[in-house]
Formats: sequence, structure tokens, C-alpha cells
Amino acid sequence: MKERLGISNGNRRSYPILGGRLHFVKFETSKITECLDFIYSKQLHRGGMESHYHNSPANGNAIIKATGGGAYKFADLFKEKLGVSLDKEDEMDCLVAGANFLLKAIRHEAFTHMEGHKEFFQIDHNDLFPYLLVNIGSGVSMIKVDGDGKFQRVSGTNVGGGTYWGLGRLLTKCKSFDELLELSQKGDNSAVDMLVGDIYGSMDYSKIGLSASTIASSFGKAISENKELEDYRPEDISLSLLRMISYNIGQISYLTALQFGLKRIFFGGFFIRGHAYTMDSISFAIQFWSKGEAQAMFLRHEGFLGALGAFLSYEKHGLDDLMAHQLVERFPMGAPYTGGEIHGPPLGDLNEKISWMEKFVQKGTEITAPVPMIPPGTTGLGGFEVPLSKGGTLRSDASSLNVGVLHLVPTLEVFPLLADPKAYEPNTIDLSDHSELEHWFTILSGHLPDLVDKAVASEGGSEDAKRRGDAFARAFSAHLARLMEDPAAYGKLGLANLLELREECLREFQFVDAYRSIKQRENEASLAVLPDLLMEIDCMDEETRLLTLIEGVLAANIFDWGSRACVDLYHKGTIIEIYRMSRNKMRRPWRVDDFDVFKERMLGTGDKKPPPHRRALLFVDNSGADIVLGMLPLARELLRRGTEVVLVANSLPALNDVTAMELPDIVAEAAKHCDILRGAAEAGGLLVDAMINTFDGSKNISPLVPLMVVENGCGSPCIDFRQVSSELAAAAKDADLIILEGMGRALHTNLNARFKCDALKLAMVKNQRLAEKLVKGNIYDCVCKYEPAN
Ligand SMILES: CC(C)(COP(=O)(O)O)[C@@H](O)C(=O)NCCC(=O)O
Ligand SMILES: [Mn+2]
Repeated sequence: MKERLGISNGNRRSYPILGGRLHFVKFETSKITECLDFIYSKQLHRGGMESHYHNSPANGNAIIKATGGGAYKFADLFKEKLGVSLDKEDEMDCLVAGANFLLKAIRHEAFTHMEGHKEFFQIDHNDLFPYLLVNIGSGVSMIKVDGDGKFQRVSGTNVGGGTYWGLGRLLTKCKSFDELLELSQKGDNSAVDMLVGDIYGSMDYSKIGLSASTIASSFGKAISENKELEDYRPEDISLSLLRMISYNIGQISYLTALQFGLKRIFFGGFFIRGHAYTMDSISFAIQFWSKGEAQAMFLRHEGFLGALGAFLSYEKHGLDDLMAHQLVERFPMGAPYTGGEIHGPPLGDLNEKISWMEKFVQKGTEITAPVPMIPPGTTGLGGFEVPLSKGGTLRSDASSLNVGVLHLVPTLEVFPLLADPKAYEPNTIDLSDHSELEHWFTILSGHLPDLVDKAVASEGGSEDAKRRGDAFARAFSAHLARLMEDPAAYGKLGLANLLELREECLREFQFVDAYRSIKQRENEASLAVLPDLLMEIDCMDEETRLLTLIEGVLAANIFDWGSRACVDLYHKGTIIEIYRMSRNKMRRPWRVDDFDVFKERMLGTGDKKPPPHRRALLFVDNSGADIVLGMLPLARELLRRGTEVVLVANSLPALNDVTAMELPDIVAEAAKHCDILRGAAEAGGLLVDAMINTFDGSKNISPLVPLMVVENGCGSPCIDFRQVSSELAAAAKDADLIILEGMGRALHTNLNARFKCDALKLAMVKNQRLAEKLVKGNIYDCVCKYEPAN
């Protein structure tokens, strides 16, 4: 089958990249002992607890790449405590290598932050250079980056994070940098700063474009008042300092960018810490001085540039040309939860994770509970207003950036039939619209108890399964709460991400397939009525048959255990009764109805018979009636017409979706009743033993038209065509028709996607709000959208 699909290792590198995971964890320098304990407890210096090195004696020769001052300062400590040598890499080299890697390989790594609003950007990596990298640590480095390994430190300033923290500590007596930052959120800098209005009697100095609230002189008020340090609020001092330093860095960065003709300025380093106000201040300064010509961009992994660069300096790991489609970011619980910060002890196994989840949610409701949303905007139009005080209502780390675990999956590829991969956006529903997020939040929260029941039952209902189910529910609720609080916390958020997060969270608590028995039951019931359906279909003329088949797909898509309304329906009848009811209700025109155009392409008009498609990729959806009575009969029709069919199914379970692993058995069962399916399945290598009994008497079938199955690389009810399995990418090369079926694949994602070949999108809309929003219709309306190749 691989040969037939044209899968080869032709353009692969000579040594394999095996994949792996990148975790991002941060420790303050002062907590180096905790860092060493963490490394030791997880045996990271010996390849990790899961590694086969686990039982091997301490490896005295282990080398850890490191950069920055700490690589020198702590070299002896690492040797003494862990027996490892630190291999020191140049800091600038590492910063640039880290930034280049992030910007090229991680989707939506960069974002702008204006007036409290984050917007993610996809940087075209062919159009990345040159840019200015501003790394704000204790001091500030400004680096002009022209390419990989090509850079020059062109400027810098000694007024940086260290200045803010040093002065702040002296002036406010704060005990930590984060405390100082938090304080600034409750501050009013006009108590300390001299504003234009203070000089011009509350008036703007409009002639030169300065509003009354513009800071004329940072800390300037302190010179004219007879006050001592104790007379100023620490909050106001902290804010004044933060603005002074952020504006100064922003201004110097802009002038440097101007000097070298650079349009893009990326900021990194641990000064920013995802702190909304800091980012707003820097953005404002850039915007103000460039008159809107230049934009400040921030990086989600801002604090890890050096560490990443150091890691990348290991030779021959093959990561240099890694692309965004090979990296998948996951947000497991118990891994760094917020901004790479460890909450709680390092977790060894699932049991520890569950115990931690139990404690975490008990004690940490303030960490995870949704907090009142504050309207966006921290600086105000002029950028010099008092920020909205977030301190009282929002927990201190709420605005921190979340970085997940990066999974490197070298086999993932961009789907080759995407018409414009750069413009492709899988999500139809944008969850940055808060009312939309609230709606889906309510839906997914509402589904949770039922899902937990199914998941626990799928594991035999044992005590262990109940505990895991409980931990899953807590974990998923915590994710939802976090995202309600800050929808951009995990990067750009679409509905597909939420649905996938739920599946990933189930897997994290070792629920392999929550709907296993439901899927089996529905498959069996549907296979039992398949012969009758095929007989009925075979008595029809070509045109009626095609319509009946499409109707059948739409009707059978009602079996969706992810839809509240549908699940309620299933209590009202057997599978077959519901299937019949659904078919009987099929009335054209459907809400979106391109059937006639599709029919013309398939059957032609008058005497003109168009050639059949060469190969069709059928992206199948649910188990039971959906696959057996809907998609398989449609596949059979295509095969009958001489089109090769590839059934594309999930690699991992998601709700009641059929998986690629399950399909061969279903096809084999169906093939017992059908010569066409049998011959095609044999030709496609799906049936190992030829079946002797045939029932439907279809004749003259070319055994050369194969029916195949490939996995799509996903474990979600949706599909993101930027990251599919290499098998699917290979199968797509000869395909000239794709059929996307179901709400997840054809509506939530890909409704607006354009393909290089003919595309048919078929789904029943099983949610009232979605029906209203997408097709101005009602629940159970159907979509049959046909888009011929240009
Ligand atoms: C998860 C789903 C996309 C799966 O639908 P499918 O792709 O199987 O047609 C869908 O069930 C869904 O959007 N459910 C949530 C909406 C609801 O309960 O109304
Ligand atoms: Mn589904």
C-alpha cells in the first residue's frame, strides 16, 4: 500500500530525527539549589526518569550546554552536585539562535501587545530578516539580526531590568522582582512624575503634540514637593520606575531600529515576564516615537532564548531546519503551569500527578478559578493614563505567558493540497470574541460530568479510574478557567484547540478511548442493516443513487456524542430508529446546497460523461451509522465509478470518531456483504484473506481500484491541515477530490479552507448557535458545500 500511495523516504535525511519533547522551566538565579534538586529528582542529567539510562551509574561525562553568566558562576556547583560539566556557549550566539528558532519553528510565537490586547502574528520565515532583537535582562542588548548566525550587537543600554529591580528594591523595600511588578499594577505614577499638565496648568501642549497626561519628567514631582520617600506610595514609585525604564528602552530601541532601517523589533529577556503593563509601555513608546510606523513584538518564550540557543548548539541533532508543522505544543497539568513556573514538587508518575491535582485545586482555587474580566486597556489612548488597577481582582501571575511542552514530531507535514498554506487558518470560530468563548466554555463545562462517566466506565469503573476521572475533570476545568481569564494564555486560541485540549487532557490521565464500547455497539448495529441499504441503493438509477448517498452521509452524521442535543436524542430511540428519522427528515434544498454542481461534475449533463476522479480522500468522522451507513456506501459508489478511495481517519480516538486502526475491521465486515468493497479492500491491502462469500452480486468490478486507509496524524474531532501525517501527505499527491465530513472537520475547521483539488464539505449542524452563526439556519440543518478546483 505504501508503494501505491507513493510513500518513500526519498527526501529524508540520512540519519533519523526521532522526535522528543522540549520542556520550559524557569528558576531565579537565587534559587539555583532548587533548580539542581529539580534536575536531580527528575534525573534529567541522566536522560530523564523514562530513559533507559535510569538504572545506569552516574554518568560523570554528561555535558550540559549552558550560556550566560550562570554557565561560569555555577560550573563547579553542577560538577559537584550532579557530576556534570557545563559546556559554555556564547550568550549572543545563543540569544540569536534561540530567537531565530522560535520565530521560524513555532507558530504564533510573536505577538503585539497594545492597550491590554494581545494579537498573535505568523511571521513568514522567508521574510524574517533583518530584525532588531532587544534582550532585556539586567542590562539591555540590541542586536541587529541578518540571518542564522549573522548578527551584530549594535546598541544597548545600562538602564534595564536590573535598574528597575535595584532602584525599586531600595525605594520600595520589595522583596522580589515579581512583588515590585505586582505593586506597579496598583500604582498611579502622576503622584511621582511631572506631567505636561502639571507644567501647563492641566492643559495639553497641543502645538507639539503632547497631551496633559504626558510624562514631562519621570520622578519630576519629587523635586518640587517637600516630601520624603515615606510620603510616596510604593505602588506609585514602582509604576513610575517601570514606565521610566520601559519608555526609555522603547525609545532607544526605536531609534536604533531607525538608524539601521529595521521595521521589526522583537523584545525578549526575563524583564518582561509576560507583564501586560510592561509590554504596553514598550509598545506605546515604539508607537509614539515611530508615529505608528514600527511595532513592538513580544515572544511567548521570551525568557528562554539563551537556553534554547544553547540547546540548539548541540551538534547533529538536526533541529536547525525544523519547521512549525513538526512541532506540537501541549499544555499538560503538572508540567510548568504558568510561565514555566513550577507550582508544587516535581511529579514522578501519574499517581503523583493525580494527588497533586487533588491538592492543587483544593488549595489553589485562587490559581485556577475564573476571575472577573476587566475591559481591555491598561494605558489609555495617550499611553500616559493611570493603568486600570488589576491587582485587586486578578491574581498576580494571571497575565504571565504560558509555555507548554513542545513535542517534536518529525513525521508531520503540511497537507500538500492546501491552496494557500500561508493564508490557511483552520478555525472557523475565533474565540478571541469573548461571548463566543463564554458560549463554548459553558458547553464544554456542561459536557464534563457525562464525559467523565463515559471515561470512567471505559476503564471498567474501577476506583483508580474514578480517581483519574476526577483529576481529569479538575485539570480540564482549570484549563477552561485559565483560558476564560486570558484567551491568549496558550497562544492563538480557536475552537479546534479547545476540543483537542479536552482529548489531550483525557489521554494525560490515561483514558485511552472513552467511547470505545459505544463505538463498538453502534458499529455492530449499523453493520447489521448495511446489506439492506446496499440492496436498496443498487436498485436506483445513477442520479437518485448519488443523491441518496449524500443524503445518507448527512443523515448519519447525527450520531455525534460530542453534541448535547444529539446525545439527548439517543435516549429517544434505537440507533436504527434515529437513523431512519434523520433520513426521513432530509429535505432539499439543504441550508448550503451545492449538490447539483457536484452531481454535474460526477455524472455530467446530457451525453457528456466526465472522467471519474483519480483518487478521492474521504475524511471520515464518526463510528457506527456515520461510517457504515454514510461514508462507506459513498466510498463504494466512487470505487464503482473507478475512483481510488483513501479513507482518512484519526490516528488517536476523539469522542466517537472512528480511528484508522478500527477501520480495517469495519471494512472487512462490510466487505462480507459487498463485492465492490471486498475487491477494493483486497486491492488496497486491507483484507488479508480473500473472503469467499459474496452477497450483493455486483459484477465486473475492476480489482485494481483500491480502497485504502490512512491515518491523519490527529487525535481531535477537528483537523488542522498544517500538521498531518506523512502517509496522508503522500496519499494526497495523486488525489483530485477530497471529501470532508462532519462538524469538526468541515465546519469548526476548514469551512473556509481552499484546496488545490475539488472539495466537498458535508456536515449536519448539531448546535443551534453555530447553525445561526455559520449558515443563518437551525440545528440539524445540513451543509453540502462543493468547491471545484480552480
Ligand atoms: C465535537 C463536535 C465538533 C463533533 O462533531 P462531528 O465532527 O462528529 O460532527 C461537535 O459535537 C460539537 O461541536 N459539539 C459541541 C456542541 C454541542 O454540544 O452543541
Ligand atoms: Mn466526530
